[in-house]
Amino acid sequence: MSRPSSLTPSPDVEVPGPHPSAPPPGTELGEHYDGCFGCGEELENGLRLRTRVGEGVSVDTEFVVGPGHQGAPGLAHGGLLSCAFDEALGALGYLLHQPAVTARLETDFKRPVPVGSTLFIHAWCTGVEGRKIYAKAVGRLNAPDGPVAVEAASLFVAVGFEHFMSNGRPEDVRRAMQNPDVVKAARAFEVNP
Ligand SMILES: CCCCC/C=C\C/C=C\C/C=C\C/C=C\CCCC(=O)SCCNC(=O)CCNC(=O)[C@H](O)C(C)(C)COP(=O)(O)OP(=O)(O)OC[C@H]1O[C@@H](n2cnc3c(N)ncnc32)[C@H](O)[C@@H]1OP(=O)(O)O
Repeated sequence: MSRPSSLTPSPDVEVPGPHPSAPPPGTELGEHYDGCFGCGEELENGLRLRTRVGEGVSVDTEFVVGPGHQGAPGLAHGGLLSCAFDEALGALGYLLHQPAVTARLETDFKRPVPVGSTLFIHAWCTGVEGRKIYAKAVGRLNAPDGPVAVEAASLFVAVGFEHFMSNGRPEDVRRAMQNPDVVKAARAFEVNP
């Protein structure tokens, strides 16, 4: 089936503000699931990304690039950089109080990202049209105002919590739902897991 490929919403699209119960700017979001490759705090060689709420519907995510993240010697793997952006962009769903999944993700690699550097990712929502959530992100090297290394644009599609419950491998879903932090993440969206 062919799909529209644009990652830019219509010009007259609504750019939403944060949901009234969204956490305030400066809040650290923490992991949304301990098995998440992007944010799981204890996951060996996971990206262990840390995300803070920004102004409006935006977040700031830090990716400390380690030796386990290499593609070429001493350089970050592009797919893992895309993963970091997916995670940062996905976290915007917290501020909209809307579970959503990545439908399209486009990443532009502008500069190499060496091991030992920190990528400062700023992601923001550019519009919501029905279930479609558009967002962009920029990643800067070693400082929030450092040189731009990576840019990304994405389309997330809003889903109900049952998307995760019915599509995930049952044993992982069962285990996740025994974790109070996951239940808390689900409740943060005001849904009944
Ligand atoms: C139980 C334990 C749970 C633990 C989790 C706890 C909390 C979780 C909650 C939040 C997580 C918080 C932070 C998240 C941080 C990072 C997350 C990383 C995110 C991911 O890593 S997530 C994995 C990768 N992701 C997928 O696994 C998606 C697979 N996929 C599908 O599941 C379907 O494909 C879906 C649902 C996308 C759509 O399916 P669907 O049937 O519901 O809807 P439909 O197809 O009608 O699309 C509706 C409108 O979107 C347009 N549209 C759709 N796809 C498009 C495309 N590719 N390009 C352009 N437009 C597209 C259509 O054209 C239509 O547009 P229009 O309305 O204008 O007609």
